[in-house]
Amino acid sequence: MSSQPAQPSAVGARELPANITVLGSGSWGTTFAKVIADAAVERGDHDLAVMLWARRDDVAAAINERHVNPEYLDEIDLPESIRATTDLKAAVEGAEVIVLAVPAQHVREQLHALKDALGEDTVIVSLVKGLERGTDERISEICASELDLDPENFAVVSGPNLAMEIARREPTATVVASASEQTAAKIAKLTNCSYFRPYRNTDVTGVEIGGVVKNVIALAVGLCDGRGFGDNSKASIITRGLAETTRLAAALGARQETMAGLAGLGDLVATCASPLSRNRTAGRFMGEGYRADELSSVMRQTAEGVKSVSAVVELAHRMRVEMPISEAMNAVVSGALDVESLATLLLARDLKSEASS
Ligand SMILES: NC(=O)c1ccc[n+]([C@@H]2O[C@H](COP(=O)([O-])OP(=O)(O)OC[C@H]3O[C@@H](n4cnc5c(N)ncnc54)[C@H](O)[C@@H]3O)[C@@H](O)[C@H]2O)c1
Ligand SMILES: O=P(O)(O)OC[C@H](O)CO
Repeated sequence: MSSQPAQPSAVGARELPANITVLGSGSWGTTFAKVIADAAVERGDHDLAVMLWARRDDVAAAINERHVNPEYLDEIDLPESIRATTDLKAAVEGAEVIVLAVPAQHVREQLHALKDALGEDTVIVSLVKGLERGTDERISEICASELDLDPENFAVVSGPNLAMEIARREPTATVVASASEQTAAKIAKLTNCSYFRPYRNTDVTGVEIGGVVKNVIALAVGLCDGRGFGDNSKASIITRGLAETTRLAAALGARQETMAGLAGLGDLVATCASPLSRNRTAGRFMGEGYRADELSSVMRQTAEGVKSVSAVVELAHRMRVEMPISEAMNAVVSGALDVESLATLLLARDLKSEASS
């Protein structure tokens, strides 16, 4: 037996990364930073630093000075180990893990701005549940095209994860998916704490598609609320919504069982059931008569389904997949269909066997 001390591993003496940056200090970005900070404390890691990039000076100042984010997470005390800055380059300098928590339509410009500061082995983690309009690309595809990122250095975290519930430490599970089992395991360990349980998966496409399309289906469920329809209508939309999500995911090469898991059915149920959901709320406002371009007057936060629905439908056309609920929602969002006509259109197609789709 050798008496030599164990050599540090290739990633250094630490098993897990110590420098994490979260881009976007909205509800989920701030909450996810808190999850990482709480997880570090629970495993006795007191050296881990979490940097939050904020767009606004007042948000960064509130996080640094008062350890709160009153704009997005009122009443929640943040760990003091979370620091914030509005300087993007400084935020990503030396980061081993960069977490994307900005709306999907702004991911590419963010990546473009940080490209030169990125380390060779930096892992990018997406929390984003949207498709880019114009290209119909998922965030993993944008990372590959914009950063030439090795897919093994990409992970997506998605599941029934309403930010406010997690910020209040209410228990939830999620999925961390990466083409690399090792990367998924690393991000799972980094985020695992007493109230947040990540499951690993290698089906990146399935996990991304589940998160994107559930937002569109939640708009439709919200419309039912706005029109005064009850639970039969909503359960029908949720169930048929899962069927069309699964068709699209399968056409893109994802695994069907991913859609039956936390990032598919789990997230769909949470979003469609919760009054906290911005997508369901956006749908309710539209059901009450607001146009999509009027939503910003009644809602401050991102409802990704409104922004992504046209890209979902374009992608479905390209893949020759039938998505009648998404089609109907796209027509409402674009103003081509009024909500009074929607009820019949949402579920109206040629009669067929349930098993055939
Ligand atoms: N809130 C949740 O419960 C939740 C849970 C899981 C996933 N998500 C997903 O996470 C992503 C972020 O959501 P969120 O809830 O944190 O959104 P949010 O609306 O609360 O915050 C968005 C953040 O992005 C920033 N931002 C807005 N426009 C920007 C731009 N042009 N450039 C750069 N930054 C910009 C805002 O300043 C803010 O910090 C979305 O894709 C959402 O679907 C949200
Ligand atoms: O508030 P929503 O509708 O953006 O949904 C938040 C999360 O995605 C739920 O998992």
